[in-house]
Amino acid sequence: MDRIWSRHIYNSAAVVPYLPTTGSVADLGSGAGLPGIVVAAMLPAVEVLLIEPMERRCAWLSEMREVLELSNVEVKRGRAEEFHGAFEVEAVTARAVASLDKLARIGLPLLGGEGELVLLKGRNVEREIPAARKVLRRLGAGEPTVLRAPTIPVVEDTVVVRVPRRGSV
Ligand SMILES: C[S@@+](CC[C@H](N)C(=O)[O-])C[C@H]1O[C@@H](n2cnc3c(N)ncnc32)[C@H](O)[C@@H]1O
Repeated sequence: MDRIWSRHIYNSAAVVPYLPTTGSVADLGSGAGLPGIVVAAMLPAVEVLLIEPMERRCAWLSEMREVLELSNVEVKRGRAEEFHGAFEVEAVTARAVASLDKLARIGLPLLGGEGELVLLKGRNVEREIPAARKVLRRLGAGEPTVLRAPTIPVVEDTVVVRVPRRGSV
């Protein structure tokens, strides 16, 4: 149980300070609900769209929505790219889903103009930046910022990468 809290739940909570407190957020590849369910519980005024292609995982996410009484959660079954053009959100989160260049390709088109990707990544994310930069330039996005994000004092920091939808001209 301790590891579930420190490795997964507190780790997921590290994105919350970088998210809007109203509007909507899409969590790509939510899986068991990380970080999406944690975000929804911590930001009750934000509509959280959990995007997940696998049926069994979507059933779990819908069950968690009911059990935890998270009326601000909507489960969307499908791959992120299937929702391009269907809606726009203020921020996109993802954890353990894909490399930075792929996350940029599938996540940026879901953002409105001032939105940003707020990604939980591993310590080696700097290595993914050169490949991602080409995609970011092509899509008109801004420079990625890599942050060491604290969670709570006894739990190790984690890495959050922020990418603004629009680059400066
Ligand atoms: C390794 S799991 C991580 C789950 C969760 N985010 C976590 O941190 O525990 C990756 C998830 O991404 C989903 N996935 C893979 N490609 C995707 C895509 N193109 N769009 C949305 N979800 C995707 C998979 O179905 C899987 O549930």
